[in-house]
Amino acid sequence: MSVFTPLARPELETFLAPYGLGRLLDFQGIAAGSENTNFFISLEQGEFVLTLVERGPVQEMPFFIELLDVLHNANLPVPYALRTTDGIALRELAGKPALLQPRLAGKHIKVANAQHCAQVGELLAHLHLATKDQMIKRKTDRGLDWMLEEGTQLLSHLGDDSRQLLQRALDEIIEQKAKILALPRANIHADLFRDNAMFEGTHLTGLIDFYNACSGPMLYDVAIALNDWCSDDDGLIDGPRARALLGAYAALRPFSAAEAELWPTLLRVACVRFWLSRLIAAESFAGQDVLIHDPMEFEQRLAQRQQVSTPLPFAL
Ligand SMILES: Nc1ncnc2c1ncn2[C@@H]1O[C@H](COP(=O)(O)OP(=O)(O)OP(=O)(O)O)[C@@H](O)[C@H]1O
Ligand SMILES: N[C@@H](CCO)C(=O)O
Repeated sequence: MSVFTPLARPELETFLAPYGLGRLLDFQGIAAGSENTNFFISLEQGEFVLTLVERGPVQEMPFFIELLDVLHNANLPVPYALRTTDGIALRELAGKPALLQPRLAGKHIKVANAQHCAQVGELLAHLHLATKDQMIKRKTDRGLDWMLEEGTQLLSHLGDDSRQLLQRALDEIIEQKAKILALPRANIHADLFRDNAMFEGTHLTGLIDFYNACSGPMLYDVAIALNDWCSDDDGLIDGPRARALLGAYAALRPFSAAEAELWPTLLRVACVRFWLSRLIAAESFAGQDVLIHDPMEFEQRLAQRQQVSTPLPFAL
């Protein structure tokens, strides 16, 4: 399980006291998740999630706190950093940046249908609309330059077919980089997979895990979400689910001509991003009790996205 930093009750009690939310009733490490340490925390005044941030620079934490405040104030269903009675949001526990957030209702779904996908498209559009005119700048640490650098290093670890597939994708990134960076931008979640959304029945109750959020092309966020929510077991795009997600998104934020043109490229770039991060995680956590997602899943999706038959809905 992915509790990188175990905690004992006394240190938790000391940490939680300044929030003024009552006594600690119970706490439990969360096995799901592959990047940060999370605990469910029961206090007298409610249910919370404590996150110890294990990855990325500490100086980036104010960005996440500010972004979640903006989204929460725009009435979007997201967690946000609770303040201590002295007004402090970002704290430290066991040497790691630590945040206490409300626990959102709902569960992750494993099998998505068109109704789920439409709600994801709608919420993603709301997230972009809430930030595009007042974007908070943050350069992702897993952007195009990262893909080119890490991808080039990993080429020699791959078999012939995989290496050719990756090389072709890296060449495309070099060719299209300027155009991709010129696409319309906002704050993007950048990791909107099924395990970062909560549902009660078919109702979307929240988005979590904004630790990959950044400023970037909105279309890239759509491509990341679609690759997870709308892929079948063979990695092919499922037409009805994809049209539901894209249609609901475009009803709120219509796509531009430049976005329609770059859509197949962005779907491939979004595959490269997660193929590489999963390959790196599989190598660095091999043999450890850490959740590792299968890199092959994104290699297969990248192979399937060489031809894209689900165009972006775009009215001339
Ligand atoms: N605010 C919240 N409300 C309810 N559950 C939460 C909340 N935050 C986290 N969780 C639970 O903790 C799990 C792990 O959280 P999260 O996805 O943030 O971890 P992570 O290590 O960053 O994961 P990932 O592998 O997606 O990067 C989630 O799948 C969810 O079940
Ligand atoms: N959602 C990512 C893990 C966290 O970034 C993946 O499935 O590889």
